[in-house]
Amino acid sequence: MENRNNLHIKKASPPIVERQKHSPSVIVIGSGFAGLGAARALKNASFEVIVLESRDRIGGRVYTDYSFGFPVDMGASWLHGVCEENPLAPLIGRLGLPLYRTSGDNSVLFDHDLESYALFDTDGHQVPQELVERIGHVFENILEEANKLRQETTEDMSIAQAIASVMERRPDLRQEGLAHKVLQWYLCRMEGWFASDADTISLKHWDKEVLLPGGHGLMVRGYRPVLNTLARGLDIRLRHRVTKIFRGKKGVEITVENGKTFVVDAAVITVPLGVLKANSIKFEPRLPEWKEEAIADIAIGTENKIALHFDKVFWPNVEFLGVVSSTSYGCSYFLNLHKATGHPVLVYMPAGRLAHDIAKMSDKAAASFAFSQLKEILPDASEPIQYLVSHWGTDVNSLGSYSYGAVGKAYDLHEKLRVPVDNLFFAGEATSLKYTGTVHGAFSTGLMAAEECQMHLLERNGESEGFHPMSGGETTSISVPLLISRI
Ligand SMILES: Cc1cc2nc3c(=O)[nH]c(=O)nc-3n(C[C@H](O)[C@H](O)[C@H](O)COP(=O)(O)OP(=O)(O)OC[C@H]3O[C@@H](n4cnc5c(N)ncnc54)[C@H](O)[C@@H]3O)c2cc1C
Repeated sequence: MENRNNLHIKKASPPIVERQKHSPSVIVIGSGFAGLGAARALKNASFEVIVLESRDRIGGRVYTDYSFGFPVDMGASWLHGVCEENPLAPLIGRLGLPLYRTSGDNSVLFDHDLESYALFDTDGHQVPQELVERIGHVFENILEEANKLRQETTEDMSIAQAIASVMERRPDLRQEGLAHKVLQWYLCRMEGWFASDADTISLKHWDKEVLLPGGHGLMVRGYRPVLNTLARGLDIRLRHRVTKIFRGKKGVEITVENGKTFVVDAAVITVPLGVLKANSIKFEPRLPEWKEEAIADIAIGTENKIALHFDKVFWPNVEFLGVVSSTSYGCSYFLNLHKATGHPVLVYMPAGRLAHDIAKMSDKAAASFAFSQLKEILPDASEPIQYLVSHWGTDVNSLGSYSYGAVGKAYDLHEKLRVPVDNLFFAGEATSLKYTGTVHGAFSTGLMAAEECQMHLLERNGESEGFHPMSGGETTSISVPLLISRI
């Protein structure tokens, strides 16, 4: 409607549902695994659900690209914890999706088995496998020593500081020459897990994440089929960027970029931590101080992927190719997708400062940089025929890859981020205390938020006897064994 001064007066749209006793209405913001998990569960419980998604696609930090003519995951690609306890296992099993297990070890450090690495010095010489394995064990020893240090001190410190102190105490663990470079490579891999540099990762919290058994498995056909199944039948509005969330007497009023407003009983907010940190969504009234603190104090790191597609395979038949260097910043690694999928693709994965520096480049320059790293170790490498570059750190829809514990900050911040505020429920990887930074973590927080939301609304309407715990709704009701290749 337009008034005489030519001002656009936006009228709130009517409530998305007529308020009936048995059909409370909920908006889920974000269509990543947390959002889809929550929306599915609420729909199964007969709630009226709309998902508002800012991008023109679903999935968030899970994105399977098909432009090479086959699936390549440019966000998450592993299922961490290849086991029945994984909340995604029933769905993946039911869809018959194959998993390629890269490691049977559950540790965060070794999502690939040591024998599946081929590391090279920058002069193109392959590091002897015996040295790779020996230094792998030295690195584990260093972390055990760092653990002792943590038990002795109340003050937190960074992993980098802890390693420096361990080296002071235990000079026998120090390495020289090539061995030192291999050690830096392990540190680089650890930094990749947290998507941040060792001088920012908290010693107190780095291993607080719960690791499900069964090791780490690559989704051979990509994560997309799982997303499609979760999204089936849901009312998902793409290109709906939420800008304002108002809590008032009528319920929750949610405004999107084009000015349209939705009025509902409750909202499940699953936007990434980076988006919350950027204050691009205005909350009225403001979120409580403890919630704002959690948003400010949980850290978010950046990891990107540069996928290089070649016309033929010219690299060794291993799962991981690595470049060792005298600093972890100078090290790098490539995931060999050929081993798992049969397609001639190497995926370069920079994290932390290196990822930030590469993000300043054009896609072409970033792909050339990745290729130059490969050329250092394999001088006869042929030029890629296609490439893909992700931008998780700079994309306004993510502003980071996944969260981690910053030095000196409390670990329960993740829980504080999750705790509801009145009729606002929070989900997403950063709200997961147990499985931070993972797909299954995001998914399970979505289910949890849906359950709490359902309970809250039914209690409010005096119908709580109608509450049935969802425990994953239809997604977890059928158990089919996972299809696992290797190990
Ligand atoms: C490069 C990379 C590799 C990874 N590898 C793995 C892996 O191998 N295994 C693993 O388990 N995990 C991995 N992760 C982490 C995993 O991808 C995430 O933890 C998980 O996907 C997060 O899901 P989510 O639902 O919490 O958030 P998201 O998937 O980010 O979903 C949030 C949604 O909100 C939308 N949104 C943002 N702002 C707004 C707004 N204002 N209005 C409406 N919608 C909005 C976004 O577009 C997005 O769709 C990786 C992540 C990255 C980036």
